[in-house]
Order: sequence, then C-alpha cells, then structure tokens
Amino acid sequence: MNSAPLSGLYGPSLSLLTDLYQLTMAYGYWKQGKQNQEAVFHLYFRKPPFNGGYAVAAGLAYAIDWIESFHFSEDDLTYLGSLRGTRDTALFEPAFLEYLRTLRLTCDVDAIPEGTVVFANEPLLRIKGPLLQAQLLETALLTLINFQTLIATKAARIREAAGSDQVFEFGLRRAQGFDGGLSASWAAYLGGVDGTSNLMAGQRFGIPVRGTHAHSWVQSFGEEEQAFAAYGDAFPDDSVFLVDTYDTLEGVRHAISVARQMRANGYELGGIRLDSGDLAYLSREARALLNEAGFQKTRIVASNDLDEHLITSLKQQGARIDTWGIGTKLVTAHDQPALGGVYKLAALRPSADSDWDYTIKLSEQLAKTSIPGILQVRRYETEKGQPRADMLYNTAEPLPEQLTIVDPLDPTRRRPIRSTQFRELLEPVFRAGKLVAELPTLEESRTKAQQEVAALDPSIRRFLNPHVYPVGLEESLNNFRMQLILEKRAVRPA
Ligand SMILES: Nc1ncnc2c1ncn2[C@@H]1O[C@H](COP(=O)(O)OP(=O)(O)OP(=O)(O)O)[C@@H](O)[C@H]1O
Ligand SMILES: O=P(O)(O)OC[C@H]1O[C@H](OP(=O)(O)OP(=O)(O)O)[C@H](O)[C@@H]1O
Ligand SMILES: O=C(O)c1cccnc1
Repeated sequence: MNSAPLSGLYGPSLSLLTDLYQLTMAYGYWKQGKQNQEAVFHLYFRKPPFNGGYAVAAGLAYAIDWIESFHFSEDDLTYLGSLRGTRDTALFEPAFLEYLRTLRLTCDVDAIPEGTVVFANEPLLRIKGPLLQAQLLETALLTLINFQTLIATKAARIREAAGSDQVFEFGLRRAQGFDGGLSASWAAYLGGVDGTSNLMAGQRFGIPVRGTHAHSWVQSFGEEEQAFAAYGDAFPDDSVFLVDTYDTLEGVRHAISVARQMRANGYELGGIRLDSGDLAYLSREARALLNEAGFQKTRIVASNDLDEHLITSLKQQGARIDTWGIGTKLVTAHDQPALGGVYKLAALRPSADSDWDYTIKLSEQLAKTSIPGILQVRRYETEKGQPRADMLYNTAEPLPEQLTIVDPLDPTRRRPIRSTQFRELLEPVFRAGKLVAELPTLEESRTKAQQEVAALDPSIRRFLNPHVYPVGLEESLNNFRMQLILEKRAVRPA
C-alpha cells in the first residue's frame, strides 16, 4: 500500500529535483577523479520544531522511493547538456553526461525508522558511499525528511492536545501545492491524526477518508432545514451537518429537527460541525441542546484555524468537542514553516585501504559546528522502555568500557552512562545501493509514533518550555571533535 508514495507523481525521473550546485559539484568531483572517494554524510536538525522537546521522524518511505528510482533519463541529460555558462559554453562536457547516463547509486544508507522520536543533532540518515553519489542525494533527502518530520511532529502535538478525541486533517486547500498537500496527509497520519479529507491520500496510502459538507451546500438551498434533510437523505448513516452558515445555535435547532425526522425513519444523525464563533461556548450550548432533545450520541465536530494550543485552551474552557478538523495550521506547520535539517560531510577516505579522514564544518556557534565520524545513535532506556538519554558515537572507533556523554553545546555538562539497556536507532536500509530493509506500512509507523511519544516523559512532551532531553556525544568523540575544531580554527593574533 505505502511502498511507493512518489511513483507516478512527477513522471519517470525525479533526479533533477535538486539544486544546480549538486550537479556542478558532481562534475567537479568527476573532473578531479574524486567521484569514488568514500564519503559519509549525516542528515540531522539542530533544534526540535515548534519550540518543542522532540520530533517524530518521517519522510523515509518517500526517500527510499526516490533513491530507488534514481537515474538520469534521456530528457534529464538533454536538459543538462543544454545548460550554458556565462561565455555560452556548455556547462557540462558530453563525457560527464555519458557518465551520468549509466550512474546507479551504490551507497549504504542507514536511517532511523519513521515514527521514531528524535532529537537535535541525531543523524536521521547516514549516507556512506562514493562522494559524488552521496552529494547528489542531499537536496532531495532534505526536502523529503525536513517537511515530513515537521508535519508528523505537528500532528503528534495535535494528537497530544486532543487526547483520545478524533482528529481529521482537512488541509489540502491550504497546503503548499499538490505534493505539499499529499505528503502532508501522509505525514499527518503517521504523526497521529485519524484520517484525512484528501481523497488521493486515501486512494494511494489507504488513509481513512472523512468529511462533512461546506457552507455552499446550505447556501444552495437558501435555508438550513431543507439542506440538512437533503444531505441526510443522501447519506442517512454518514451525515454531519455544518450548522454555522447563518446563526450557529439556530443551526443546531435545525439539525435537531432534521435528526428527529431521520430517527423516525430509523437513522441517527452522526454529528454537527461548528466552524466559527466562540467554539467553547457554542459547543457547550450545542451539547446541551442535543442532549435535551435526546441526541446524546450525536458528535460535535469543530474546525476553524485550530492547532494544538487552541485545542488545549478549548478543553480548559470546558468545550464539548468530540472531533477536531484541522487544516491550515497542520499542513503548513503554521508556526514554524520549515524544519532546518542539514546534510553534512563527516568523513572521507581516498581509498578503501586508507584511514578515514574526519571532516568538520566550523561555525561561530558550537551548535552549528558539525560532528565528525561515522555516527550511530544509541538510545538508553529504562526497563519499561522510557528513553533516558541518547549517545552519539563513532562506529569506526572502539568504545571505552566506561561511557560518558557530553553535551555537544556545553562540554562542561556530562553524565556517565550506567544503564545497559539500549537500542541502536540507525538501521540499515540500503547496502551497495540495494534495498535491504523491510519497509513498515504507514499504519505500523503510525503505531510506532504513538508508542514512542507516549513513552516520553511528560516534561519533554509539554508545549511550554519543555525539558531538554539529554543527547550527548560519547566522550572520546567529543574530545576528538574539540581537537579537530582547534586544529581547523585559524589562529588570529590579538
Ligand atoms: N473559545 C475560544 N477560545 C480561544 N479561541 C477561540 C475560541 N473559539 C474560537 N477560537 C478561535 O478564534 C479564532 C477566530 O475565531 P472567529 O470567531 O473570529 O472566527 P472567524 O474565522 O472570524 O469566523 P468566520 O468563519 O465566521 O469568519 C479561530 O482560530 C478560532 O479557532
Ligand atoms: O480552518 P482550517 O484549520 O484551515 O480547516 C479547514 C477549513 O476549511 C474550510 O473552510 P473554508 O475553506 O470553507 O473557509 P473558511 O476559512 O472561511 O471557513 C473548513 O470549514 C475549515 O474552516
Ligand atoms: O469535510 C470537511 O468538513 C472539510 C473538508 C475540507 C476542509 N474543511 C472541511
């Protein structure tokens, strides 16, 4: 069902969905004869989104799909061959285009499975392979993982606020284009919503589809009772009436009147939807009217620019809302429209029998200085599976007996590791370009996300000033990083 989310969406080749500079660097590597030097890149973000305490990894299924189909088509090569530099000479020489024609990916890819809770600085993906190939993957992997991790995280927060209430994603019309809408539906479901209004997401991904009706339905009848009766007639078992076209509480009375007629015919009104006004007050009033009329089971759906904060507030105000319809603020990740994930070179070796040369990107801020090595993320957990701390370590170096983790932002903060219960988060996905992982279904990744978020301490899940989950560098990796920073930093006399 979910093995190929991208297939057919953009035609036969997606390899030019990248930045020009990936191709100019690839050409440069090829001209230098460096194309097959073995390289290691890590994809990670530096701060969880929405000022939150965690993120939910997503986008890997799309990424696998993209990697599997990676090749340059004849059309791609013709286009690349047509590109000209400022002197009107060809940007890429024909022999390079020939090289691209037969290029197939042979990288090893390790990834943290979708639905896993992840934190700042942890590689979500580790790419190991020929420098030119690993470079060519950068942009597309960032596009896919950044967006979907962002939306899955937003959905997990909305799920947290909504508790066990139903939540439906209604965002397609406000999404960032067609694929923004489609992949947001995927990621939102993975992150914990119960369904979508987006039919293509239902068709392609098997996500349950749900919906009510729009104001236009009522407007087309000019008055509510007729409109509701006609809708109830068309969908006697599946009706939710939108009651706020003219006056919300009058709308609820009209819905009750039609619900009585439906009941007389053996059918039950499923729900009403509120889409404007004070949703706390109106939902309480609507609940009282419905209950008085004997419609205790008729659900109250609410929509209108909702997000996790409004849901929390409405619940605190005693709103009687059973189902939340969330569009704009979910699919556009309204309060943080992008996750700043990056893709950094961490190790290089000229040939298979030479030693790794670890590389670093310096920055004025330690937070933006990259982490060298061939990294793995080890998550230490309690016996009940509650995450306690994550350790990043270099798999190419032996681990000491006594483990200590060091805060990458403040090396004076360190803690010894005593726990022996852990799991390694990065799992093999591709080996030498061949898919070796068995892909979970979207449903399995969604279940995983819910379990992983639930296992987090509430102090990490809270929205306001969440506790920072400890992620540290294994001490010898930290020492090595510091040494490399000192070596690379230009010393300017005072
Ligand atoms: N009780 C409440 N507490 C806090 N915010 C609320 C409450 N009720 C509704 N809101 C939110 O206030 C915002 C604006 O609501 P408002 O009533 O102005 O809707 P509106 O969009 O102007 O209505 P209309 O669709 O008729 O134009 C929405 O984001 C809505 O979710
Ligand atoms: O508010 P969102 O979270 O984006 O949820 C989706 C919105 O889409 C629909 O509104 P519509 O497009 O008809 O316009 P409206 O904003 O005027 O209600 C629906 O009635 C919701 O209000
Ligand atoms: O079905 C709905 O109620 C719906 C669908 C899309 C957007 N807003 C609401």
